[in-house]
Amino acid sequence: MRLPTPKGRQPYVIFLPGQGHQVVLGTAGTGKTTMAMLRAEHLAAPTTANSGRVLLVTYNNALVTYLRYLQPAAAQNITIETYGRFARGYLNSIGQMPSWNGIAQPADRRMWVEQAVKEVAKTYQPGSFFSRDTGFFLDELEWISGMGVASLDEYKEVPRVGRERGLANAQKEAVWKILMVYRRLRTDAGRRYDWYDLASSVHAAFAQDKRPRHYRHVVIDEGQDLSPEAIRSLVAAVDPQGSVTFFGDYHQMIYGQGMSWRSCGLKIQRVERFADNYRNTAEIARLAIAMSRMPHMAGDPQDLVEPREPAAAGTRPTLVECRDEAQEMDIIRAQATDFARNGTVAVLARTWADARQVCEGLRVRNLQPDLNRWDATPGIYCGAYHSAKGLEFDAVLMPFCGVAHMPHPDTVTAFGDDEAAAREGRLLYVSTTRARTDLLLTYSGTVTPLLPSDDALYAKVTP
Ligand SMILES: Nc1ncnc2c1ncn2[C@@H]1O[C@H](COP(=O)(O)OP(=O)(O)OP(=O)(O)O)[C@@H](O)[C@H]1O
Repeated sequence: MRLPTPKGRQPYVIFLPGQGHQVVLGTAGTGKTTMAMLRAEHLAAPTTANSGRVLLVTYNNALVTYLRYLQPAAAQNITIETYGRFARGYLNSIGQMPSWNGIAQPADRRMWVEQAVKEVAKTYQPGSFFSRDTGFFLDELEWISGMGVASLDEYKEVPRVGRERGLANAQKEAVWKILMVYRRLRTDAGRRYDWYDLASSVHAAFAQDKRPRHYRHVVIDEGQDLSPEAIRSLVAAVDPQGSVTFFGDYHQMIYGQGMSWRSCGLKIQRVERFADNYRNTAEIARLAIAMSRMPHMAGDPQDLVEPREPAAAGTRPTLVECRDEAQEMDIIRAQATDFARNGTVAVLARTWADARQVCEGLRVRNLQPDLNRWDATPGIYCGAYHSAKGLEFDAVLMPFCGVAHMPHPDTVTAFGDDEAAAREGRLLYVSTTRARTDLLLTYSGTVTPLLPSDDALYAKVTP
């Protein structure tokens, strides 16, 4: 049995009526993925009232692979896939996806946005706005698409959650022009969509699509990373007599910044909240709780659940101060080899390049999008923080927790100190909470300010 027996209010959520929409918020390790899988199984079971075909959808491929591994053998009528795959498949089924090449890939998108910024800048007096990092413009365009903002007037009106300083109207006008030029460049190159505006097309297409729906129910895991427009499109995708169940944790939002399920117009009866952590030992959870209370992690209290400390005791997270990065890598490699004798261990770094460098010479399973089988036997997984979302391992090893790597300099350049701390703090939170029993962090130089400074949280080691 890969899924535990539900406890407390978990059965209540799993067996909620299969009609109407539900929102379930829970902090890390509270069983959202477990409940999502069991709810999908329940809604698909022929013995359930109003049962029918279920789409269990999430953001990234590695989690899809993990969900498939968790799926009970007897469960039928459940499709598990990423939102991107669902969206592409639907548009293809109605003849609106010319080919895989119809979607602009990130490198092309960046290139066209850079070009668009330059083109629009020429029509203005020289100013610092247009010299902002491309990451800022990419992010703003992603937000516009994710919110389903369809006009400049609407863009000026819609409030933005979480941005420290909003943009002035004149700046929004400039961004809107950049968006228009970007779309023109993209269309000229034969790309009808990018991964962010796919959802609006899906939403619009379903509004016109009068055929019976393929899915009666949708269950969303890691919903905080889906844009409001993606969620709206999923609501439009289900049978009107069916249901959408949204599971999410806004402390773990690492994609689609500044958006909330509340902006997508879901009509729900109540929000269920879960705070009991079943994954981490008390010591790891204590660190996670301290992280969640740091000022840069503050957010809308309506979206956040305060975590509660679990009872299972273990050892404190180890924080190793190293001489240099070479020593960090030596320690991580030795520890990974050691932990992998008896359990699963993940080496997680801020970037893929860092993760690969540290794992050089180790036999690893990469948390890549093409990971097609979940292996729960002892061994080493390797990935970037992002790729570990929703997963769990007996031990997590995190190199490069020094200030030179966290927050990542590119994020600081694109968004400034405060917003970079918020974004990178959530990434660090996602990564640390993947550890069931052992967590080891290394740094050289100065430790990142995104980790709590309370010494009592760590076993500190200087090799
Ligand atoms: N009722 C339960 N009894 C025992 N263990 C449980 C229970 N519910 C969940 N768990 C275990 O807790 C761990 C975390 O569960 P799960 O991955 O579903 O949490 P989550 O809320 O999705 O976490 P995250 O948001 O951090 O990814 C898993 O190992 C799961 O098997």
